[in-house]
Amino acid sequence: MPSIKAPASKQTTTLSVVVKCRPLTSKERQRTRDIVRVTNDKEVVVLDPDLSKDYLDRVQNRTKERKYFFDYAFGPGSTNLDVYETSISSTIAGVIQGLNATVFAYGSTGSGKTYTMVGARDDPGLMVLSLNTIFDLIKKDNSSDDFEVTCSYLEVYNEVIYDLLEKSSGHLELREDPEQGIIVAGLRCIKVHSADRILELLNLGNSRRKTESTEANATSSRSHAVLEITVKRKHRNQYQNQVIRGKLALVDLAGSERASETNSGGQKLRDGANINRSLLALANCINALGKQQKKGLAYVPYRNSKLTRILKDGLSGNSQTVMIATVSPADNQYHHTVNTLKYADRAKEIKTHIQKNIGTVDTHVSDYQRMIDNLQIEVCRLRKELADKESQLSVKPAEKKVDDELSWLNVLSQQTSENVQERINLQKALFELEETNLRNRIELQHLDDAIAKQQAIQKDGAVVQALRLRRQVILDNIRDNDDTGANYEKEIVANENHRCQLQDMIEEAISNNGNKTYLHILSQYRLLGMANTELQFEMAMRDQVIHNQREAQRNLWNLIMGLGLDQKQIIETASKQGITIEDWTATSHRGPTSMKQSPAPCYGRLPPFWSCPSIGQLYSSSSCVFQHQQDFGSRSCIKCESDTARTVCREEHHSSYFLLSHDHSPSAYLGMSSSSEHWVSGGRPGPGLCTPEKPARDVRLSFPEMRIQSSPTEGFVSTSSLPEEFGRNKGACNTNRWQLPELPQVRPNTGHSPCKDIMTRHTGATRSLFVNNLSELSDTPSSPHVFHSITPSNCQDLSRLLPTYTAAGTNPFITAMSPDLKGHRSNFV
Ligand SMILES: Nc1ncnc2c1ncn2[C@@H]1O[C@H](COP(=O)(O)OP(=O)(O)OP(=O)(O)O)[C@@H](O)[C@H]1O
Repeated sequence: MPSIKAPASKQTTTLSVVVKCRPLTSKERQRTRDIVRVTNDKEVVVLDPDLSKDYLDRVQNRTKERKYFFDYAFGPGSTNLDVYETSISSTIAGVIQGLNATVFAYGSTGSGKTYTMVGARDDPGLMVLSLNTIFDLIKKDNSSDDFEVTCSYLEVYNEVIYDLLEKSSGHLELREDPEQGIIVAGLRCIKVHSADRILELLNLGNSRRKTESTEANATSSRSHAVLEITVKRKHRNQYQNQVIRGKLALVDLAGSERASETNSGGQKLRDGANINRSLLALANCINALGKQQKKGLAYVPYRNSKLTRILKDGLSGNSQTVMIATVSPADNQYHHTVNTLKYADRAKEIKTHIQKNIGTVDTHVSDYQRMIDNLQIEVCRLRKELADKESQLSVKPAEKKVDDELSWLNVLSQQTSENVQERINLQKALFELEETNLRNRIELQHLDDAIAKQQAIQKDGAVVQALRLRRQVILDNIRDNDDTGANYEKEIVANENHRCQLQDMIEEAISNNGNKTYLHILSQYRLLGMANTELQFEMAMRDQVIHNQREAQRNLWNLIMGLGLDQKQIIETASKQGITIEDWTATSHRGPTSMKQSPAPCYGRLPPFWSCPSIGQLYSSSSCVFQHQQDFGSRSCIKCESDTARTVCREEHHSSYFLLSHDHSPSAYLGMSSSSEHWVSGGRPGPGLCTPEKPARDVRLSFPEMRIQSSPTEGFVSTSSLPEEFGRNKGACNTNRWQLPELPQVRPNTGHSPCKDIMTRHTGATRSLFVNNLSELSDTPSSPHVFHSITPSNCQDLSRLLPTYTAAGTNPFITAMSPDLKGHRSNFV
């Protein structure tokens, strides 16, 4: 089944950057000078704070005067309402139409972020004004739609997330949801019916926010605060209940500062370090995103802080985003002002992709959600019980020693969970980085193709030069990303060492101490078990969502096929609508119908599609699914006899990624045949594992975690529903089979090149095959290659080149990837 990209309603837009310069405070007026000029509604000039610079310095450009241009610029005389009406209100209006919006204030300590976002009694801030707009628009809406507005308010303080709407909030964790992106698990969402109620909650939350008096600001915010308003709009059409969901995130960041300027020490200094860490991470993301628009695909390090993970959608995803850069006009703030403006200038390059969030009410998902909520309540209850028990213990002086042990164990368990969290983050970061480089390599391939084509018609013209330049940029990016990846790998090794140390300490504690310690560990274990179950449910929910999306896509596809159009017509119609159909070749000859047509499986060295001339055959394999299994990566290999090729295979499941290696080891073939023994009860096709010499056997016998996830037709378009001209080639190839790397021993995840890897991802979703890097196929078929993604345009080259390869005895490798992971497909366009 081809994946279909979002229709034309998806719009790419650039982040809108607004600069706001506050007035000098009365205190500042006595000892500083105003050096910021907002010369018109877009231009900001920062004068050189050094008045002594003479005329010569100025003309010779030795002055520190700087000039910037933004979408909007506001001087000290402007109110929050001016800023709102000119630059924000239209963005907010989109929220009740199902669009996402993010507004965040960025600037140094005391530059006016909180004043801009929250405001004062006589000058209400952007949070207040936005909420009023939302409720006004809902009131004025004369459709029969139902609206539901919910609100949450959180802060990120010292890299820990707290719920500002909870009196004594515990630490909250971030989760990744395939539908909603990053979410904060356990965050309270309160239904609200008026702007006044949200303002009440906002005031309550603000009173709980961590603020301190620093040298730079008497009420300096020490945390990053995110107010999120969700507007759910339900309307009925004749087919189903449709839900449109718009989300508005309003973010007041903590101020960046230098310790020397704030004159702080101890806790304040630590706060400052964490604030700066988050802001540094944000600045790095802005840098990378700004660079990404100019260069190839640079890696964006969202994972480096909680703040950047929360803001991820607002920075590059489905959100219309406004950055308000606040600056102080004081001459002693020159460096901060210029720094802020520099980042704001870079942020102008950032692009986001907005699209309406339309969904249907899904009972399964809401069931899972309810279960997760219940589990979360259970986890909170257990945590509280544990805390109560500990406080009871601490009042008995005779048990002082045990108390010490318990608190020591608490520290240890805290460290253990931080260690695990860090490892998950590092591994995910590494994974994302490799994905980025994979995209870079695909672009490289397209560039190589384009260069070759250009050279064929005109020798080294300007177009070729431009393409070569772009190629170099992509190569630079790949190198940068590889360096970053190497650093992540080192950090993973350090993290693993730390984990071993912690494990030793826990084991020692268990063997040295009495019952209490043991019981304590048991209760901690139970707690972790609950959290684990919760995660399992989350995964199940994610799978459910993915399944639903695939189902919807398949139905849509069947509908298109039923119209009786030919491939060309469909592609043309789709492109008129702005829809891109990827992997057209994956559409045909799949499913039980085509498999049943196969008289006998063919077990040649290459997967069958190599020998199938029609495009429609190219993806004829691939619907084997690996179920999630925690210890999958360490399982024994599937043994097989042939193939001396070197393969490296990376396994992913849930949060862990393993690199699996097979040096000069035989590889296995995974075949799916129609013979009856490969069909499990209920009519599902089963995977058969075979080598050229050995007959197929059911893989599930060796791998109980391996299964066919889908129904007989899942992921397929029945051949009977396909028009003949869609490349159906009866009898050309009669089995669905592909080369599977031998499942192997685990080895450290170091020094591999994704381009030469076979990456097998266990995601609980259907596998598919992609072929690329045709350029590498060219003249030297001496080393093994890996290919990702086949397109109609390149498969002809492929069939032309393959005989050379086969003759040279070199077999290309196929990357098997999950096409159903959110965003995967789009990476291969
Ligand atoms: N537009 C404005 N008009 C009048 N006063 C302002 C304006 N903007 C900011 N101020 C004043 O400047 C001071 C610092 O502002 P604010 O607390 O909003 O800064 P901040 O950037 O949020 O600082 P921090 O990062 O330390 O929290 C406050 O006294 C505030 O009242």
